[in-house]
Amino acid sequence: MIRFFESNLGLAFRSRLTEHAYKQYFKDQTYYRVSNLDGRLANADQCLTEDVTMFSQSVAHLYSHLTKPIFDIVLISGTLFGWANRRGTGSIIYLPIIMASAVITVTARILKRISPRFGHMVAEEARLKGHLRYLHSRVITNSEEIAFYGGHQAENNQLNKAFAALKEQMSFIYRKRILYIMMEQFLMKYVWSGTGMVMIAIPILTAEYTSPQQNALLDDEPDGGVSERTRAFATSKNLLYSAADAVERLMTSYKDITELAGYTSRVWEMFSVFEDVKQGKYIRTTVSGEGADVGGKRGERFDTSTIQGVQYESAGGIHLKNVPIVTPNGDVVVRNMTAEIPPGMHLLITGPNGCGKSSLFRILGGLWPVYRGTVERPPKSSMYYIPQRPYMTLGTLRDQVIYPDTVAQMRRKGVVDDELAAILEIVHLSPIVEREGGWSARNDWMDVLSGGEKQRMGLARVFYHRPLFALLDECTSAVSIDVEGSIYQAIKDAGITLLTVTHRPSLWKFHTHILQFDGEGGWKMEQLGASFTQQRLTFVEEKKQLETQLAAVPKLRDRLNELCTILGEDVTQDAVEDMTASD
Ligand SMILES: Nc1ncnc2c1ncn2[C@@H]1O[C@H](COP(=O)(O)OP(=O)(O)OP(=O)(O)O)[C@@H](O)[C@H]1O
Repeated sequence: MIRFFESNLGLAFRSRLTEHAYKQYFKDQTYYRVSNLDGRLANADQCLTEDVTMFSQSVAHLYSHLTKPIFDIVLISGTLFGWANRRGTGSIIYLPIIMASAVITVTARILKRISPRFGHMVAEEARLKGHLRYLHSRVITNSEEIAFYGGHQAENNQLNKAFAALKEQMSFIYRKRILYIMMEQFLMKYVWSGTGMVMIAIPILTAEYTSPQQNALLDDEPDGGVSERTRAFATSKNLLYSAADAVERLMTSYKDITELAGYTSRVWEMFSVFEDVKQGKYIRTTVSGEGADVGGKRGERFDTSTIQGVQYESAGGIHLKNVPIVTPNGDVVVRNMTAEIPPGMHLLITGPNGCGKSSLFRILGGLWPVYRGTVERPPKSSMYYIPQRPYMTLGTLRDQVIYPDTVAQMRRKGVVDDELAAILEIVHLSPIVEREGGWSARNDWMDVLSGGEKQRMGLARVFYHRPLFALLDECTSAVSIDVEGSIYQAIKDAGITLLTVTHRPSLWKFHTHILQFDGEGGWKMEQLGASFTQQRLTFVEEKKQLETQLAAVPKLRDRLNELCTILGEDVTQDAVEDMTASD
């Protein structure tokens, strides 16, 4: 019973704590900041490690709990049989042994019959736990994408559903266990001890008996004080056993208390990280300290201890004033940016890798803090971001198109499946409805859809949500150029303003302006007219040609060396200089 109440109390406490933690975790994209900006708890959910630990603990527990009783049984049975044989009182000694064996066998049969299928139930519990951890790891891995999509509510709902199922299963097991434990304890405590009494009584009742009157005639103390000493010995022995038991309990409680302190510090750390993140304090464990040389290209550091920037929402466009782009590590990516992007200004964003293109979107999406300056932007519902890495949620095919909306929200907006079909038509994905078994088909869409299909599904979401601005971050790299072009045109026709990060010149024609980062902390923004586009295309063509020629240089050098060796001549001085320059 005590075990049952302990378990139930533990479950209830854990449920409350976990629910509270979930609420904190999903507040204002905290899950993104905790797993990406703050390194302290990023590795909290190591599913495999935990499973292996649990398994090892269970095996160790069983080992220590089975070996001693088995050893005791073997030893005691051996002693009893040996004793019976020596004394030759077989029938009297064997009777209790036969009784004990019979009672144990009957008890085992009863327990087996009334025992619920614990193995099956525990396996189901393990499956539900695994599913919950899987959902957690998905959130951790895709936290940036989810944060950009604003999918925290959808993910929270899924986690809560998985958690509720696990909680229900655990409560079910505990409910079943209470009846079983009651019966088990009744049989073992009362039936077994009752049988024990009978077993002890048999030799006493059947032994040769001398009456007290006969003994009184022999002496004043016929047993020479043996009974008094035996009583004192038995009392002291029982007291000593009880004291030893109490001290042992105290000592094991001390161990439990120190363990609890360890768990408490983990939970406390989790909540203090949530609190710090709420106040904009991030600690990145990979950074060695303020002003550390991180080997960055720009090498400039920003004091991230205070957030002085202002950001607010307005119905108009996007306006950045004196805003630096600073990574959570404090590296300055862009020193100072001022730009105005009204609706209808289709902006192409280019620059070398790591120059801050996606980081600009992180600032606009509210994922990274604005350390200085002012950011004015439309409400989050008016900006929809499609990340480089497509993210598919768990759920139906319909859920993929409307993400992060739920079906209830979709119905409230008055959208029906036919309209979703029309959207899939635009992104050239219509066949998948039939292929996957309809709108309500469930799958792990991350695995089921190809790279290009996932990217097109991401673009389909733009047509469902119809935002004012679509922030497209190299999200068409696996889509063919003609399909990509038709989708871009459709987005523009729908009155959505494009903010595109891309390296593909084929997309230039859909944009009116270009924002170019130089990778050294600088930037420039200009109009992208027809002549400008033409000129850039010529440059791109020339760049490609030069790259092809340069790539051939090592081969030419090898061939030249080969020819010199055949002819027994030296490489001419001019050629050496040319080769050195090319290196
Ligand atoms: N979560 C993060 N924490 C710390 N630094 C980051 C984080 N995310 C990005 N950075 C750094 O910020 C800089 C700019 O990254 P960003 O993703 O904006 O590059 P990008 O221009 O989009 O590059 P690409 O073309 O390769 O996608 C990089 O140096 C990167 O290492």
